[in-house]
Amino acid sequence: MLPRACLLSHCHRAASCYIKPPSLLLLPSLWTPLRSIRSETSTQEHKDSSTNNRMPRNFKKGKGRKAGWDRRPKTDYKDVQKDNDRFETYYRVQKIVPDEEWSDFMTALRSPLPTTFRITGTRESAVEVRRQFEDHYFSHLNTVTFSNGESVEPPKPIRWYPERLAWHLQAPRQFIRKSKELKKFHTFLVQQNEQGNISRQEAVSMIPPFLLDVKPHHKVLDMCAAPGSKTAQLIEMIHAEGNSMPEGLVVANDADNKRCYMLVHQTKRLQSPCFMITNHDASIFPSLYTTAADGTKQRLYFDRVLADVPCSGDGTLRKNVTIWRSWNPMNAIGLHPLQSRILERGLQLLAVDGLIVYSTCSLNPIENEAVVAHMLRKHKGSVELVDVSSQLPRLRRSPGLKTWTIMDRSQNVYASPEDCKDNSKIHTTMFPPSKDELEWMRLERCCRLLPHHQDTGGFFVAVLRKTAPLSQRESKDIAQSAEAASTTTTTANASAADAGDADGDETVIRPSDPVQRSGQRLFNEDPYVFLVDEPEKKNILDGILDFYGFGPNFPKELMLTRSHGGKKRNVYIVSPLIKSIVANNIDDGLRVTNTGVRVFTRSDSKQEGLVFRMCQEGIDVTMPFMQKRVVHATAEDVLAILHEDTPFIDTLSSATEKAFNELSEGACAIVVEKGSPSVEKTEDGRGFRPLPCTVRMVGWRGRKTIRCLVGKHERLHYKLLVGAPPVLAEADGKKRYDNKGSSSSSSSSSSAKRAAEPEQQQQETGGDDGEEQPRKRARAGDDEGPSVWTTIKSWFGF
Ligand SMILES: C[S@@+](CC[C@H](N)C(=O)[O-])C[C@H]1O[C@@H](n2cnc3c(N)ncnc32)[C@H](O)[C@@H]1O
Repeated sequence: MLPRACLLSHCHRAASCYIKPPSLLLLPSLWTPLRSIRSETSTQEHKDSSTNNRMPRNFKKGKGRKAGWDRRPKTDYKDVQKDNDRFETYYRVQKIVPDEEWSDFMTALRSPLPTTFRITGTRESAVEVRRQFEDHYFSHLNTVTFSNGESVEPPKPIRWYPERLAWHLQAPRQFIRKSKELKKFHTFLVQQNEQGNISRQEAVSMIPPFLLDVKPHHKVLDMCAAPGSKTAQLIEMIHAEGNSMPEGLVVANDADNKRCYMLVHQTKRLQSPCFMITNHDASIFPSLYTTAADGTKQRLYFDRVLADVPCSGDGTLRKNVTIWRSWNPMNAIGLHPLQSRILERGLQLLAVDGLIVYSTCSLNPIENEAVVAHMLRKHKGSVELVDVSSQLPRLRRSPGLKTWTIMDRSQNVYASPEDCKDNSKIHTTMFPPSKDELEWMRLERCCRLLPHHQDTGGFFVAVLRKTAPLSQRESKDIAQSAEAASTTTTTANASAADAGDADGDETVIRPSDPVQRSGQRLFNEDPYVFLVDEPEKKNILDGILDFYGFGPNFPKELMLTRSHGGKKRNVYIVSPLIKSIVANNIDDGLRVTNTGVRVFTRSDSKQEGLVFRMCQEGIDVTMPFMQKRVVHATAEDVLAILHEDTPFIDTLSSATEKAFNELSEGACAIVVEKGSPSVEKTEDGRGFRPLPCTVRMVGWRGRKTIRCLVGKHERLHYKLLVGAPPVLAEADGKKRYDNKGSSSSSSSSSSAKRAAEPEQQQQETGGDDGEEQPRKRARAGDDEGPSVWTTIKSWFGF
């Protein structure tokens, strides 16, 4: 061990270590992630039926302000001295930045992080939302100059992100409050976040899903997924081809039960039947089984695995300024063993030829190259680093380090593995590879993202391919080392690891192992019951199948509820693969926090056949199978229904009116097909732009009216898709939009009256107010028409 005197600087300002002792790090229920956004405190839960889940009672849903856009950092930037001599000494020694770039690097770290966001949703819809934003909003924004001469450029697309679907605003949150124009933009961001059109995400955090190269048939595991920004990208990728039930799946896992509910919230708008949230320690994530076509039980291996592991997070210094105070090299040293075990488990769960992305928001080689090198060494011949230099070509990155220096809190240097005996926290696996090893490891294929290169946070990412099964010997080693870890720490971590897999080449960990059950008291989810397995509930199934005309192709065996017996309130649907996982693993203790999309919910109507109504979140899955109760409408009819809430049927276009008149009362699907005219005029003003994607929404046909059964945020989203540009509320709050996205000053009194009626009454009476005269609307551009349409026209400038 070398004394600290050999180093560049020797300031020893006390730094508070914010890593829990290793024994606690291993116990999921006690682990407070270093990179956590916010941990919920209450263990009380209530049911959120729309997401098939229980949510912690104090969980903040939906609101952009609460969901992160407007959350002020707990510590004000001004209060924190952005200096840490240990940090500078350490990273100068590591040479993560060339000397000539050092001052740029430090300047970037000391400046606040810009605002970045991603336009979310499946590709077709995201591209349309982006077009609307660009045409109607971004293009009108100007550079803002403050009184002190500083200026902020309008938002710009992130140059390396495909299809201009991610954006960058130079102004950090504090700046936004300084200008009226920026406040307005902030309001826009909050509103769009609420509507699910955008998601705030650090630019560098968007990289790992891209490098995973996910295809719709892939089985994907996100090992440490909460709060879920990368999970959302992964789900979008398996649905990229527009299929509502692709062959693949995404399993998003997190060890923290409460953070699993963040995942529920984050992925809510995507509503994928191929998605499951689990709650396990990733380093002992259970081996999963499915049923093969021949009926035999088989082990599930994932095609893609994301190991975005817990880390010391010093790449987030620009955002989490308190790290300036607490940073010290032991943070990384404490995390290296857990990170290695998570990566190793990921490799075990990966199919041969599959890819695993290992990423951290730490700059530290002990958490990065050392973990990767450890796995390459241990599984030589089975794992290789992938060259990703041709992917995301406009993304600037630094190659992985080939050597690094191990240092403790007092800046003593550990020069060789023999020095480990001086400090039990330093492991031999942390040391850089030998010359020979460097030849074949190709550590330069790792990527480090430096803050001053693209005005981002710091980040590390490496892509590994499994080229052959991990050998039997190595699997045993894993089990033994996991067992050793469990005995050297107070937790019984991974003691259940069992190297005796039938295949003989992978470690099997069962969800029912005693270790996995240790946190069970925190896990109390409702059961998953498939309707076809409950003969006494056959009437529910038959009623639904008959009312909506589901043909023989409809996969009724995939429908489930969340209770045994009793009155079922909601019916969900999952993909065949998810069903197979539920069926084969739940009884063995797999902790599924959430899965399935709600497709039907119990209606209050007493009328025969109306007991279960369709739900908007499941319409993309159910509608293609429906042979009854589908109405094809025009975009302007759909806009009127979304806006007016319960328009009279006779105010809609003649064809739509006819279609509704042929329908009995009850829930129905209203569809406008891709390619049909939207409500937005073409540039030459002669026609209407074609709809970029099919829009489907759930309505309720009353006696004389149509009621829109779409949530308030989704309404604004669908309005955008049918061609109505985004409407921005005033930042000063004077002009507010009501639940239906309509200006409170302009919503018609009849609609307000109807909206105030209870659903039951509206369903039974159709919500009609007794008007007898036909109320035909004029086509957009015509001068005559009822008041609602006139209002819509004036809003959108037709
Ligand atoms: C860096 S964050 C993940 C961020 C996430 N991938 C995203 O993009 O939103 C690390 C996460 O790992 C979780 N975590 C910590 N220890 C874990 C373990 N042993 N197994 C699984 N998850 C763990 C934390 O709860 C935290 O949510």
